[in-house]
Amino acid sequence: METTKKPIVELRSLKKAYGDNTIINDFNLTINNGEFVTILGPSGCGKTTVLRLIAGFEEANGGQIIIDGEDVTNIPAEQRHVNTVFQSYALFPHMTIFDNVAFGLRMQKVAETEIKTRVLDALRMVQLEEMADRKPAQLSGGQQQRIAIARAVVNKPKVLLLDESLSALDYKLRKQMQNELKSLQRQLGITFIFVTHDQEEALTMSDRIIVLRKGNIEQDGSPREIYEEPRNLFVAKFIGEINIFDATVIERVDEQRVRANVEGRICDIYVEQPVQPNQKLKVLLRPEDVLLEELDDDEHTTKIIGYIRERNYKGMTLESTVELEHNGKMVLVSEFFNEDDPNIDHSLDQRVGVTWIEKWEVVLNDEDE
Ligand SMILES: Nc1ncnc2c1ncn2[C@@H]1O[C@H](COP(=O)(O)OP(=O)(O)OP(=O)(O)O)[C@@H](O)[C@H]1O
Repeated sequence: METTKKPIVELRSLKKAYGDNTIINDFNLTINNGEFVTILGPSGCGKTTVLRLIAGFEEANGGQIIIDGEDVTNIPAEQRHVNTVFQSYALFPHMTIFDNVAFGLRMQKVAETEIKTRVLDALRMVQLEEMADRKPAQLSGGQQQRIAIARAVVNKPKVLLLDESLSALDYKLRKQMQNELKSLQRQLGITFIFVTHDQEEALTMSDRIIVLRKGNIEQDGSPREIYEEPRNLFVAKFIGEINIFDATVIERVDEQRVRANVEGRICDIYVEQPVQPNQKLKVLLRPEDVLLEELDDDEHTTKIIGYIRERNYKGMTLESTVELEHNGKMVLVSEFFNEDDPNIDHSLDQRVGVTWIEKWEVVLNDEDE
């Protein structure tokens, strides 16, 4: 579904502290209608706190929460048009699936005929209509998860909050649910705010990822931006595998390129920001952007030199660990597996040249931790 750029959740200068422990301070975030937004960050960074503030389970110590244009900062949870799916999705064990999903509507005294239609619609959406008469214990973990979502969606919330909702599932089911949740979200057009510490899950599911560290937004962007253009070393290291080469500026060659000493070799790197001679830089390279090249033994090259120490065949790719001659640093390399490629014959301990796909390096200042 097309996302209209209308803000649905606005957090303005939000503050939350537990005693002396400030979790977020001057926190600003706007989420647009229909977006699938993931809040991603390490344990304890404040993800759940942000979600609970939006839901109204926690009171803010300052700032404002606007939902669909209405200031709900001081409005109780049940009057906000949001619903939460928790990590433990706590279905009532003694009730049928139908009654579990109908529960909220019955509390609101919705007419039984309307309840029936809405519950069956919600169950159809998660493809579990035929389970209506069963008890939760008769469903698999994944099915219970879908019921929890049906139960949230039946209230027609404007925003659905999901807190680590897939973390209890096994790997295969989790993958399947990631796809299902994403297509469900598209189909419903409801804004999803998803919290996880799993970066792969965030990359797979989201339109937009908010990377949090200690209550601060380190980066806010599409999965691709976050992965390909991390703004700092924290984001780079938190999302996926990354190699970090140390570099020292020699001189600027032209508007784009800088000549630098990178891990003991002189080469040109693409640097957008202004730099000074002798300035220290970090050159970031994803394993799939690193290339290994054949070397003649006596070749004097500008390439960084390394030794292949490990090779693992992973089906689609061949993963290598290369030890740099210069300082023993280990570099991860991921190449597409192509039987006809002569480079595939690199044997263990072979001396190779380490380069990368031109312009794919991300260069940060040394202090951008
Ligand atoms: N009720 C509470 N009282 C005191 N401190 C709390 C309370 N709830 C959370 N905290 C603290 O607030 C900080 C942020 O917690 P929060 O649950 O938001 O983190 P999180 O990013 O969701 O972490 P996780 O991934 O481990 O769930 C933590 O340091 C936590 O100990």
